[in-house]
Amino acid sequence: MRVGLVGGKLGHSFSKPIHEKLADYTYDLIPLTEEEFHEFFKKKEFDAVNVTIPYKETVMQYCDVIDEKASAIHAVNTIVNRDGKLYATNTDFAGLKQMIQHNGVEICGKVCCILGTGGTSKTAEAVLHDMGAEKVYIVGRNQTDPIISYEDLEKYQEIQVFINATSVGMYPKNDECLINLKKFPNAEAVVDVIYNPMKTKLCQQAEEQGLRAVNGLEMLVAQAKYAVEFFLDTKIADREIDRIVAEMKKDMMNLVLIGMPGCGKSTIGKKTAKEIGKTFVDLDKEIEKEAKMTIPEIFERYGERRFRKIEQEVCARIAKEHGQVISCGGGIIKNAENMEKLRQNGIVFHIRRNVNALAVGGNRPLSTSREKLRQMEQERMPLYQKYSDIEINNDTVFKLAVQKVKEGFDEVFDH
Ligand SMILES: Nc1ncnc2c1ncn2[C@@H]1O[C@H](COP(=O)(O)OP(=O)(O)O)[C@@H](O)[C@H]1O
Ligand SMILES: O=C(O)C1=C[C@@H](OP(=O)(O)O)[C@@H](O)[C@H](O)C1
Ligand SMILES: [Mg+2]
Repeated sequence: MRVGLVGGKLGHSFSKPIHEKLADYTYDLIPLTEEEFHEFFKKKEFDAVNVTIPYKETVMQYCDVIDEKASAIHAVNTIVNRDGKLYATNTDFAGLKQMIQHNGVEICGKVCCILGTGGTSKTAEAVLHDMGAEKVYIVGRNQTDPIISYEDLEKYQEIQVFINATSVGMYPKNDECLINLKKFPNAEAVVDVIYNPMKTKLCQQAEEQGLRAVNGLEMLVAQAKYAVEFFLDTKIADREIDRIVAEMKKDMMNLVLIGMPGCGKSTIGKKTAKEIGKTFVDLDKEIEKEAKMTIPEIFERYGERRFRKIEQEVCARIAKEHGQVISCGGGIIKNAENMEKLRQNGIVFHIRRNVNALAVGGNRPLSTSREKLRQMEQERMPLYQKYSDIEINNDTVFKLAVQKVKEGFDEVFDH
């Protein structure tokens, strides 16, 4: 069976692992130029395909039968080839609706706002109306009635639910965000269709303010489940969506280790990565590679400020990637931005070891005496606590600490 995804740039698509967890076929990523795209649909040498940006509308001319769901939003994302005849539907609508409902975001009677005017925006508009929204505002860069502009948006204080249907905040520009939620006193929930990073800046903002925040991975998995049902003319239980979302998150999520210098982060990180099959990254080692000198040399020649700057750059680059165990340097928490970035794709573990057991001197320019370490612990402890999800004691043997890190990580996803 020849199945896959047709689109423009597909480099970072998660669809292959998702489909292969849902069904028995091999799912190919098929990036096509416009010319190749037309060739592909004239030849029809496939059994079933999904279609993504920028071809969801263009592909309609090749479809023989387009169902109501796809006609209503004028976009097709799922096609089956039966004896040379192409049958088309759209599963984005069902995927988004499923994600909103399953995460308890109230739409009925609410004033909603969609950021963006492209294909996903149209899908979101249809879903919100279907779910009984009181009012749906749409925001775009080019203001043409009824689209409102980003400049005017803050006048609409009554907005309760925001849906981001743009790609702003998506990998690799993880720190972009279109709105300041503080300006909307009635905001209750944010739904972001982006799934990479696992937590967008917009969702981080929402969480900080105690609002409900939902990122797009569940929509991606749900629309894939509905696509497989259409491809294979079968029914798959909804609980499969939860299972696959949890599996994907567990595969993609980073484990981030923070704590005092010498508390065991590098050793525990390396051992944990090996045991759970993730890539190990020691930020201090990355900094040394970047600077082409050792950490004591950086401090000696350029001082701590320069070190922190390189640390910040390296941290921003590594924090965007997935499936890693990242051991940080003890001072990573001195910069709030570092932690915000690491938290977009990571669960943060605070490794604790008695200050009297921490190494003094050696390759740690700031660990000059026991007294210095005690003072540093006093200053930093509130930050280690603020930025961590799970605390791990490392006062006995490494083996136990590694075990606790693994258990803590499992628990996040097994509930
Ligand atoms: N549980 C432990 N048992 C024995 N030695 C430990 C333990 N935890 C840390 N150490 C020692 O402390 C030092 C620092 O460990 P390291 O993994 O480099 O910490 P960090 O990366 O947090 O600075 C090493 O010499 C290591 O052997
Ligand atoms: O605590 C700190 O400020 C530092 C800790 C070190 O890493 P470890 O925590 O791995 O020793 C290293 O990044 C640098 O010497 C600064
Ligand atoms: Mg270390």
